[in-house]
Amino acid sequence: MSVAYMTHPLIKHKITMLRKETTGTNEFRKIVEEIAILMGYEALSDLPTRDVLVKSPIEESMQPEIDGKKLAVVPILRAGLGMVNGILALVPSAKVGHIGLYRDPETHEPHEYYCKLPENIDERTIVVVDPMLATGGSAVAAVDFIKQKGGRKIKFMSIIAAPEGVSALMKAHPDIQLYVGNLDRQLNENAYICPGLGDAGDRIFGTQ
Ligand SMILES: O=P(O)(O)OC[C@H]1O[C@H](OP(=O)(O)OP(=O)(O)O)[C@H](O)[C@@H]1O
Ligand SMILES: O=c1cc[nH]c(=O)[nH]1
Ligand SMILES: [Mg+2]
Repeated sequence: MSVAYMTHPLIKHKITMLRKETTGTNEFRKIVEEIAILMGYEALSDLPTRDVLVKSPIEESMQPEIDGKKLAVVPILRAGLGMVNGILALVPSAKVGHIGLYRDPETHEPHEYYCKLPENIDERTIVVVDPMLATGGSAVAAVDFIKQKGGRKIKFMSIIAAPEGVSALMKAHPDIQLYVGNLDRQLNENAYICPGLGDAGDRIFGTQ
């Protein structure tokens, strides 16, 4: 598995804004979307293109366009929803799948409650989005589901990751590409990322 750690100062600045406990729901949601655009720009740099005939006011020529019909964005509910519009801003024709997972508060094990993926998933580049990669349990389970349904070309984008989550995902799925906005220090005893930003789902949706 390849892991790309983001270095762009705009991404770092926006992640710092997310961390602040004074950042409210509305602002938090907007910044998550902005980071998804910036990370998506990087993660989609190898998207396949096809040549199409274009007539400019001067002449006709063959020019590249994104083979957008081949892209699927798959958020891990709930928090991953916050990143979807960022990817759609870059590739509006992408299809969107959903995987519903929540972590058991005691065991920290992921539990599935929903899975719906676009058709022809085996032919698509799939971008799985979830702002937080903590133990890696949710990410590993999500990629397991996608592979069971035939998905093969998988990219995973997380805004903040713990070293434990990166290791777990690399071990379980060495064939995927991982994009990380910032690698934080460690997990605490409740499997929250330190320093992290708290519970991303709660901060995006204003729940407790
Ligand atoms: O790497 P892990 O240890 O599995 O933790 C990461 C998961 O935890 C959070 O979801 P949560 O269970 O809080 O659900 P939510 O998005 O509905 O709040 C987060 O959005 C990830 O999906
Ligand atoms: O720190 C963490 C860990 C898991 N999920 C979150 O939303 N935050
Ligand atoms: Mg949550």
